[in-house]
This record gives sequence, C-alpha cells and structure tokens, in this order.
Amino acid sequence: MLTSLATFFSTAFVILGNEFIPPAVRSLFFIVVHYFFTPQFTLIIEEKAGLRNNQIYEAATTYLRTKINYSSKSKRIKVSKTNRQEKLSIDIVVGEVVIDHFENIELKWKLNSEKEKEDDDPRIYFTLAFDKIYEKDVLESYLPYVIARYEQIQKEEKERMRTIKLYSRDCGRDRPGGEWVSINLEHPATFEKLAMDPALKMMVKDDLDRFVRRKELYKKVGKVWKRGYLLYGPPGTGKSSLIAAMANYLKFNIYDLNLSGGRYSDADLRRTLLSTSNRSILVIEDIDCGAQLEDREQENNSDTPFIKFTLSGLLNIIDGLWSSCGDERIIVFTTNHKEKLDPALLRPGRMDVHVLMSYCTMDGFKVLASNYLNIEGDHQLYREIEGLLKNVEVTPAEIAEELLKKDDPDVSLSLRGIVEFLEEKRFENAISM
Ligand SMILES: Nc1ncnc2c1ncn2[C@@H]1O[C@H](COP(=O)(O)OP(=O)(O)OP(=O)(O)O)[C@@H](O)[C@H]1O
Repeated sequence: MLTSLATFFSTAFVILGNEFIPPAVRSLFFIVVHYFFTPQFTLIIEEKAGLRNNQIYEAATTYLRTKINYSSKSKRIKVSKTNRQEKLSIDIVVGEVVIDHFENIELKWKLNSEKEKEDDDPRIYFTLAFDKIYEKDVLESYLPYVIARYEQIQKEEKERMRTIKLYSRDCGRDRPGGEWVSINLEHPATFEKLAMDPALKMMVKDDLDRFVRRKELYKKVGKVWKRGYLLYGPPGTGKSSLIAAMANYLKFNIYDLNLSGGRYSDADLRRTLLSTSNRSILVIEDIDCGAQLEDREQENNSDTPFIKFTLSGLLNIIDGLWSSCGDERIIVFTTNHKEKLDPALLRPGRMDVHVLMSYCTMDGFKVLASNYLNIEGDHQLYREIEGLLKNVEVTPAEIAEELLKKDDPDVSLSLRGIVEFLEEKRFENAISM
C-alpha cells in the first residue's frame, strides 16, 4: 500500500510539478518520498549458524574493513595492530553504520549488540538494510559477492604471511644425493632494491606476472606450467640477489641444487626433483663448471652406479617429471660464462628468458645510492660518477661494499669517496691492460 501511495504522489508531482515547482524542491520531495514510502528490507546476520560459525558474518566482518576508511561517515571505528601485522587494522564498531554500493543498490550495514538478560553474553549481529525491491539481487548476487571478496582477501593475506623456504641438499658420504633441508629465506632483496637496467627489471617482473597468470593457457596448449631463466654475467652483479627478489615477489620457495656437491645417479636425481614442491624455484648455480660433468663420466667407468648427464639431459628429466606432477615451477640456471655453455641448452624453448646481469650502470648506481645513502633524485656528483662508470667495469657488489663503508652523515662526502674509489679502479684497469 505504501508503494502505491508513493507512486500516486510521485506521478501527481511529476504532472503538476514540472511547471510550478522549483527543481530543488522537486528533488527534495523525491528523496523524502523515497525515504518514507519505499519499503526497506533488513537481513539479520548472526555470528553463529547453529553451533558453527556463520560464514556470512565472518565474510562481512572482513569485507567491511575494506569499506571503512578515514573519510567514511562512521563517527567511530575500532583500530588495532598486533606485532605480526604491518599495518593498522580497522573494524566497524557496534552501533555504527557503513554504507556500501553494489550496482544500483545502496546497502546499510550496521553492527548490533543485544543482551536479553543483564548477565548474558551480548548477542552480536549485523543488520543489512536495503530497498525491498532488491531482495533477490542482494540474496543471489550481493552476498555471494561479499563471500567471494572475503575468500580472495583471506587468500591474499595467507599468501602475504607465507614464509619462504630455502632448501638445499644435505649430502654426506652415506647419502650420495642427500636430503633437502630447509631454512627460512630471510633475504631482503626486492626488485625495487636491485641495481639493474630498469627496462630489464621490468621485463623480468612482467614475465613472472604473465607466467603466474597463465595457468589456463598452459593447460589449454598442453604445455608444462614452468618457466626457465638463464641468468648470466660476472660474479657480483646480482644473480643470486635477483633469484631472492623473484622468490620474495612470487612467494615461491627456492630449491638450491648444487650439482658439484652431491653425487647423483639417475634415480637419485629423479627422487630429488620429485621431492620439490609446486610454486617453487629450482636453482642450479654456476652451470659452466663443466668439470663436474667430466668427473661424473669417470665415475661411470668405475663400478659406481652414478651416470653421466648433461644439463640438456637434466632439462629432459625435469620436463618429463614436471609434465606429470609439476605446476608453477620456475627453473633458474646461473653462469658467469654463457659462452662456455652447451649450445643445446641455449636453444629456444630450453631456457625461456636470458637475463644479462651487467656491471654497474648509472641507473643501478642510483638504486644503490638510494638503498645505502637514502639519496632520492639527483645529486651534483652524479655527472662525475656517471662519466667514471662508463669507463670502469665495476660490479654492483663492489659499489655496495664501498657504500657500506661510508657512514658519513654528509652524503656528498660519501659520494666523493665513491668517486675516488672509481678513479682508483680506472687506474688499476689501465695498468693491468
Ligand atoms: N644488482 C645488484 N643490486 C643490488 N645489490 C647487489 C647487486 N649485485 C650485487 N649486489 C650486492 O652484492 C652482494 C653479492 O651479490 P650476488 O651474490 O647477488 O651476486 P652474484 O652475481 O650472484 O655473484 P656470484 O656469481 O659470485 O654468485 C649482494 O648480497 C648484494 O649486497
């Protein structure tokens, strides 16, 4: 009946009003009519569903945190932070209303507390009010949407809190292949802190993003969901740091397989690889050290069951194993001498991305100066340093080491020290040529 009344008044107002009533009064009228005559519908969302937790209540609690902000209409918000949290956590307070919008619907959430008797525990529940005409939309679309958002937030939070592990092989005389042992990876490397060519850095990051997004595509085309990176460049240019940055970025564990340390038979190697988990980076460092492979061949001539395998053969084993039981796998090979590698390994399709980690450039230097001396933007000594870097082969590790020694509060003095270091280095290079 209220709806019919509202429709009647509105129609009359439209017919009469267009000519005689000023627009401001007309819109005020419609707001009042809407407020008083459009029937509201309210859902009650209790904390418990019988003896179990009510998932909608939990979802609403989490979801509403994303809707409260400092500019919202709430007069009070609850704020907390535990020592495991990086940021403040904010929550809705009993009695406060949070307004949400979904498609065209306005939704009013309110947290309530009631006690039937003085000594009872309070009954806490949400009310969710909206125009009655949207009842079906709210029940069939909005609430499932809130639950889906909640699940997504939970997943992201779990991912954020995930500890990354670094696995390496614990080899001994009686354990030829060894067992994986792990420690928590607490390497601070991030892409932002890496001194490398900005375009190359962006390319690697984008490639990783694309890789993790493309599960369905890999499945559709029947390809193993893995990606191979070859990192090459002189020692101290950041190959290990880049691997740590990749692991931190993706939250993937690292398996460090040292082929020179352990003695592997074919079966050992398969077992070793099979015991690595999905969402991980398998690292095989210094693959140019071919001597290990020759040694292995000699062992094969004796009575030992160890067999010779080439890196290409190793990749074949990996392909075979991961095609049946591997998802989201990354394999990284590092070398100081790309030119020494077996060409079969460099063929397209074996290592998907080749990344040259080079000597320090000015872009890289600026990142290091920001990391170590907190210099943001430009500095008057940068031109001089840039000129020197163009003529001196110096690794980011060497620069980092020098910067670490400089703890002068005057950054110009620290940079002056770097200029002197580079000049010395140039002199050394010149006499050694
Ligand atoms: N590109 C870089 N950006 C930031 N820091 C770097 C970079 N390269 C090297 N460093 C610093 O030097 C240290 C050694 O570098 P890292 O071990 O990553 O080099 P690498 O190329 O893996 O060397 P190697 O070939 O000898 O294993 C790092 O811990 C870091 O402090």
